[in-house]
Amino acid sequence: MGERMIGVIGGSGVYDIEGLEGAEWREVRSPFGAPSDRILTGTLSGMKMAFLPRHGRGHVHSPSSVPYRANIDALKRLGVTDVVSASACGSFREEMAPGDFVILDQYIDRTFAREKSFFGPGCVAHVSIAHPTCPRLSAACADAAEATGSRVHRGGTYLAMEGPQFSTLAESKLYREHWGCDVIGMTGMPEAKLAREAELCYASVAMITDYDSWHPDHGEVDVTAIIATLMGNAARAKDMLRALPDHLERDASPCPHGCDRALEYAILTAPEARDPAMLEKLDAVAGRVLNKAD
Ligand SMILES: CSC[C@H]1O[C@H](OP(=O)(O)O)[C@H](O)[C@@H]1O
Ligand SMILES: Nc1ncnc2[nH]cnc12
Repeated sequence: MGERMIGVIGGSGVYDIEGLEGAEWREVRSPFGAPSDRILTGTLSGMKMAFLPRHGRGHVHSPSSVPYRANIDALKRLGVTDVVSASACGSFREEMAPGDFVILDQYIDRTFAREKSFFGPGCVAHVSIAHPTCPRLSAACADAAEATGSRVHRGGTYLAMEGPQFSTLAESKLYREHWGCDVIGMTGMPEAKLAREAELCYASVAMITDYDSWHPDHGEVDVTAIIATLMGNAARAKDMLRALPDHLERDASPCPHGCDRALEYAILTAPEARDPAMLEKLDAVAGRVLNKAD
């Protein structure tokens, strides 16, 4: 059994984590392109961590230009077993207020201008994402966030929009009243899909900054107000990360939900029909299954 290593993808407002022992910003190369930034590795509260700011330090990537595949591939290459994603989001529910954390368990993916799979011509695979997040890792995040003073909602549906503009009022009402969504953001997909393809446990901590545009008492989404809330959320996200190792086993035992075996029966392309160049790119993401004797 290997050692657990937590990969943290920090969203808007979360560009580093303090207190890592042996901290080092490392350049990790990926066949899927350059990741958003270097990756900060070290040990936090006794557990190995690898932190990657999703938009890069200085916030250089828009939600559409984030290199989602390179980011997940690079974390996998470093030996990450579990990915915790932190994201700012708007709320569709009165009771899910700015400052609250929602531990997501469902998504509706409305993004359209992003690469969504590691697989394709020459190596076709279909993984299940009926349950896109890992219940074990999600529960640990919820417990750690509560233990460090955040108000937590366990479960919620995230509408992933392309952005970068916020929603129209009609869209906001559609997602809230008819599609049953709880929160909205611009980066949760395809990140969650790619983590599943890479056989990584994935949990998403959606940190509410605003009520999107549906709320009659709050009006339009205002980025200045968002940033003010974001700062407090980011500080509590870092508190949660410091507490997280207390809620997880050090050893990376097999995931009871099968996240670490998602590719077991997913690859459809016959071994003799697989494209060698494609297989080379998939060495980290799918090496476990591709290197098995057939
Ligand atoms: C700062 S408001 C819009 C921006 O914030 C969120 O980013 P992230 O999910 O990386 O925290 C949202 O998805 C938008 O990209
Ligand atoms: N209302 C909102 N819509 C989309 N992304 C967001 N990120 C933070 N607030 C958001």
